[in-house]
Amino acid sequence: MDDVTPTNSQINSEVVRVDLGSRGYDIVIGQGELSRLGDRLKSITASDRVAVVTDETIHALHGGAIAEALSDFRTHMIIRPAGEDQKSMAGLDAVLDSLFRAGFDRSDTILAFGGGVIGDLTGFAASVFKRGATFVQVPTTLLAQVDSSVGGKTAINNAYGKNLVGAFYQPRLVLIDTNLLATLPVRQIKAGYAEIVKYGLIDRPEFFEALDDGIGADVLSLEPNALREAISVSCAAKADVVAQDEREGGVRALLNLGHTFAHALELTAGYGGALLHGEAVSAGMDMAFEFSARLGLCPVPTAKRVQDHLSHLSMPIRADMAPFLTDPDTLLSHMRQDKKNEGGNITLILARGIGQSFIEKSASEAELKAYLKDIAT
Ligand SMILES: NC(=O)c1ccc[n+]([C@@H]2O[C@H](COP(=O)([O-])OP(=O)(O)OC[C@H]3O[C@@H](n4cnc5c(N)ncnc54)[C@H](O)[C@@H]3O)[C@@H](O)[C@H]2O)c1
Ligand SMILES: O=C(O)C(=O)C[C@@H](O)[C@H](O)[C@H](O)COP(=O)(O)O
Ligand SMILES: [Zn+2]
Repeated sequence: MDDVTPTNSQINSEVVRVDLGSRGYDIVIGQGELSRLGDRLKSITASDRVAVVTDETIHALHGGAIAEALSDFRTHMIIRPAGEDQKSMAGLDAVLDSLFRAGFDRSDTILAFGGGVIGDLTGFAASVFKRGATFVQVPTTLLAQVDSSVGGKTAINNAYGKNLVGAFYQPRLVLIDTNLLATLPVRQIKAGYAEIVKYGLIDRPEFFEALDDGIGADVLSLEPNALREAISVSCAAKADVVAQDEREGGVRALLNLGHTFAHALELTAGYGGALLHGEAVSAGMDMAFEFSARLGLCPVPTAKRVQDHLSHLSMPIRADMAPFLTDPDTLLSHMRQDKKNEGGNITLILARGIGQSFIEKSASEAELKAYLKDIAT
């Protein structure tokens, strides 16, 4: 059989810069890009030690490829079980413990090889390990390639909600190899698509139109051109917002479209896999548009169009969340813990139209409660 591994010169890489001055970094996107990881690492660090944090599923599928890519380095593998419940104190402790036992220094590299769970957990571990070690992201899910590997939000969950314990800690490099997505289950591809369409709904109406015109369906079937376009538009959109507002003092909150609802649904569902983050975000965006229309901020047909786009692609909408919408009071109390809130008011990202989202810093709790009651099952 012919060897189809691309040589370095065959890889057609694209680079998106996250412009954060001395903390700025490249997002490198390409098919087969993993084979260049070693060279790229050598350009950002003098250390030859790398701790690779991954999960059992990814290790079984792609452990050989990352080991080969890092063959010039002394590599220490930290392999965690898969799943959101790894974003916990226990998960953090396990990663830190392994780094200490292996004798890592903060000048060594801690590399997240996985989806958003591994990325958020590893990034947080890197931020606190000896007050901060070199951190690199090699995302392996669509969601991580279009969103979680970029921008430096790292966190674990606790009993009060999602991502409530964490830090802003930027990676030094994000390396995206779209070939890694070939093994990703359809449910996870759809979860990633939610964060892609989010950028269109926030402030890129032309991107939403293109997705709605068929690119969205192509992305879901991993058609290479559509996939690459969606990943690079998403990374560029996120890099632009992060460069303006790294620590979410303002405009970055828009990236949370649908997330106040989503995080409350996820906490209600528990972190055991019944509801994925991207599934909750898909339904949460439907709810944000539905609630905006209910308040008279957004035309009803526009909210319906968003819902139709999602339904047409078999993405979750509010109606699919019935099992998690039974208790409006508890959902509201989860929403009161959201990190965007200020002065006791609930902050929500609402929309006046597609690509016209905005930050509402004092959403009416009475209206929100009435909405949650009306949709309760
Ligand atoms: N930091 C941020 O900015 C940010 C942004 C969005 C989401 N998030 C967080 O990301 C998390 C969700 O991330 P996710 O959707 O990537 O989920 P995940 O990390 O749980 O990965 C999903 C599943 O896919 C498997 N998997 C990963 N790569 C694979 C591959 N190439 N082939 C086959 N299986 C593979 C994993 O083992 C896992 O079971 C949530 O915790 C969410 O809060 C963070
Ligand atoms: O990067 C951001 O900013 C985002 O809001 C991206 C979200 O998709 C992501 O889920 C993020 O982790 C949510 O952040 P949080 O601050 O609400 O925990
Ligand atoms: Zn998200």
